[in-house]
Amino acid sequence: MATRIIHLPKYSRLSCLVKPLTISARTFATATASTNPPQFTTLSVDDRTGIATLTLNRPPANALNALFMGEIQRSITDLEKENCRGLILTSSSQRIFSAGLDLKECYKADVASLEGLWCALQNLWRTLFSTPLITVALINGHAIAGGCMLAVSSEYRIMLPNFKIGVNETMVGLAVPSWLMDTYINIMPSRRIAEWDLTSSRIYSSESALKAGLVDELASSKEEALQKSAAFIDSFSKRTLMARAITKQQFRAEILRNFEQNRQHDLDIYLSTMQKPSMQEFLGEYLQSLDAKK
Ligand SMILES: CC/C=C\C/C=C\CCCC/C=C/C(=O)SCCNC(=O)CCNC(=O)[C@H](O)C(C)(C)COP(=O)(O)OP(=O)(O)OC[C@H]1O[C@@H](n2cnc3c(N)ncnc32)[C@H](O)[C@@H]1OP(=O)(O)O
Repeated sequence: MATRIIHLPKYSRLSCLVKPLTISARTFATATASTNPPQFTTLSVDDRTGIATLTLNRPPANALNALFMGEIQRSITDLEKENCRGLILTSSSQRIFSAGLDLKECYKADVASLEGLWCALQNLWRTLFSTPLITVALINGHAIAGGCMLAVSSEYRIMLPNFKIGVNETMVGLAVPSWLMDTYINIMPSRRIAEWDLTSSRIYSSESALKAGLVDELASSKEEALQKSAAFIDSFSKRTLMARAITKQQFRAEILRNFEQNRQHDLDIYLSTMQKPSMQEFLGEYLQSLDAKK
């Protein structure tokens, strides 16, 4: 798929003006550092409004592998440099926004591949969570685990009806990483409900997610959701963009600092968990259960 970036001289470059957060000295490995053209995403920018739409397109489930996550991350950093104002993240599928990490790539994988996958997930989360762009997740399908992570890292969530959303890690005997926990708490109206959800692997329907405050609005069609997404981005005037971006950054700075301090530990936990024979056995059974639905 071709990427189309249109230059938007009307808007000031937020990335130049917002002071970058300190990044730890160590460069974390990623298998995604590539200049290849995008394979799994399409990016369009409306030069009239300054709004970009990044569409996830890795059938069948938009499962997140290292290459795909690298593409999403690079698109966001490119948009920051291209004088863009807001970003809508959505899916080309009519059923699945994202099913989270590509579990097929976690199964019987070597350590280097597991490390590449996890570092790509960390890098993508960090970029999306900290971007000065105004971010909206247009959730037009199921958003599970890493898929929900993309939604809660954005600033605003608009969901279509009759889908599922949530973080299901503890169900499979895994702890939710602290950065994902903090991101979830950051958007939920109550810390108590957030704790309850994440400890019990609660998966919401679109309708119950709206009631709980996990999503902000429902829309009956993708077209309506696009209109609502643009309205959210437009609700911030051009004049206030810089102050807005700095305020957003201040709100998120502590979570980002904690992440940087724990980044290696977080990776170590993932690697040791995924290499346990019991975890691999479970993953094999879990993947079979997905196939058995057919
Ligand atoms: C198990 C957890 C392992 C490690 C986590 C480690 C640490 C926690 C850190 C937290 C960070 C994030 C972690 C993750 O994201 S783990 C991923 C967890 N995701 C899931 O459990 C979702 C599983 N999928 C589903 O529940 C359903 O597929 C879904 C999304 C509700 C859609 O349902 P449906 O419309 O009926 O579609 P199918 O189930 O038929 O799926 C279509 C197609 O997609 C394949 N698929 C689905 N999910 C994944 C996946 N996560 N990875 C790879 N492939 C996936 C499925 O097998 C089908 O493929 P096919 O070729 O058979 O068509």
